[in-house]
Amino acid sequence: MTWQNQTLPHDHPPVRSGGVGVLLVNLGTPEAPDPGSVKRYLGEFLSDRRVVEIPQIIWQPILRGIILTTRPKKSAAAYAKVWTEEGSPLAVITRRQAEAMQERLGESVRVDWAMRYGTPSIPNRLDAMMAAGCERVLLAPLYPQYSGATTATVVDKASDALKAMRWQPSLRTLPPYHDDPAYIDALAVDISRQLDALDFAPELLLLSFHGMPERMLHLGDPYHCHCRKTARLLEARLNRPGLRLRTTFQSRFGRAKWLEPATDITLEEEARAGTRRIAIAAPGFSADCLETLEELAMEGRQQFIEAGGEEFAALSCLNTSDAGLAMLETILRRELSGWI
Ligand SMILES: C=CC1=C(C)c2cc3[nH]c(cc4nc(cc5[nH]c(cc1n2)c(C)c5CCC(=O)O)C(CCC(=O)O)=C4C)c(C)c3C=C
Ligand SMILES: [Fe+2]
Ligand SMILES: [Fe+2]
Repeated sequence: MTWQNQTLPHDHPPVRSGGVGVLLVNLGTPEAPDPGSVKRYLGEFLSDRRVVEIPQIIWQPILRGIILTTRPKKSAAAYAKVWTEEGSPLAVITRRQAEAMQERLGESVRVDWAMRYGTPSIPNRLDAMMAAGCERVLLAPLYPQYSGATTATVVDKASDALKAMRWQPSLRTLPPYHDDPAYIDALAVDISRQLDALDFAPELLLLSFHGMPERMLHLGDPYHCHCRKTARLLEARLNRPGLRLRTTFQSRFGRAKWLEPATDITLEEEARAGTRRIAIAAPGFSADCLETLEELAMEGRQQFIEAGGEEFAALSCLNTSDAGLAMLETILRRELSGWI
């Protein structure tokens, strides 16, 4: 009998196996495309002090009294347009990415996924990982560009869960990968493949990143710089001299000044200025979601065509493309080095 399976003289927790876990995390999404579910989701998301940096005493009455009484109905209608039989695209794609990483990384690692807001929650999946014997966890926020409003909130949430644990796992976090050659290459390969398959030749490729209040940039958030660097490296790597590229920021929310130029305004301005054929990619999103499938592919198309544009194509995110999965495997393996 080894020391490990002797009967212990006290109530002993199960001995863990020293396993390694990888937790892929994305933003979060409602449970269903109905106003009640969207209200619950937005209530949690928009109460995060890192997302809306207005003192809570001022913000909560605005959020509860105005935003959560009006926006959920409109947002639910938008979600309904992109919802699939398996659920919200963001959740479905993130789950598939986790399944594919489990396949690629093999049995020595347990791969799981979570949503920062809503379900499956980070504490719930960390508990499940630990119950399954993971003593080491790589926390992987799937945001290529770092922001306090996205990446940092994932680490906050995991840290809160760890605070309540007597026996914590060791934690590593995936660094931002906005300028990683593996990421830039994956984007270039996947975007080129999609451009080559179009039945028209775009004059302009718009790279649309999610926006944020400009104030966050002035307070030192690197997100804007990371987006610009991704765009610059991607343009060089794409190397399509006949194609003009522009970077824009989408999804303006609230009254504050957001990063510019805005995607919707640019689409209209370009059409009015005579651009007829356009393609749009969203390199900052690891998975297609409401912001790409509805705001860009549906609303964006309408804005461009109504302003005089003729051909419009919204390209897919990396999702579970070969290039995207190979890139994820590369950056995860690098961070797992010494653990597996
Ligand atoms: C990719 C990076 C993202 C940043 C940066 C970001 C910042 C940010 N977002 C809001 C407000 C909303 N965002 C919403 C949806 C949404 N946002 C991201 C990513 C980033 N957000 C994703 C992937 C999604 C899609 C979720 C999905 O379910 O598909 C929404 C909800 C939708 C709506 O009602 O329009 C809001 C609201 C703020 C204020 C912010 C500030 C830094
Ligand atoms: Fe957002
Ligand atoms: Fe949006």
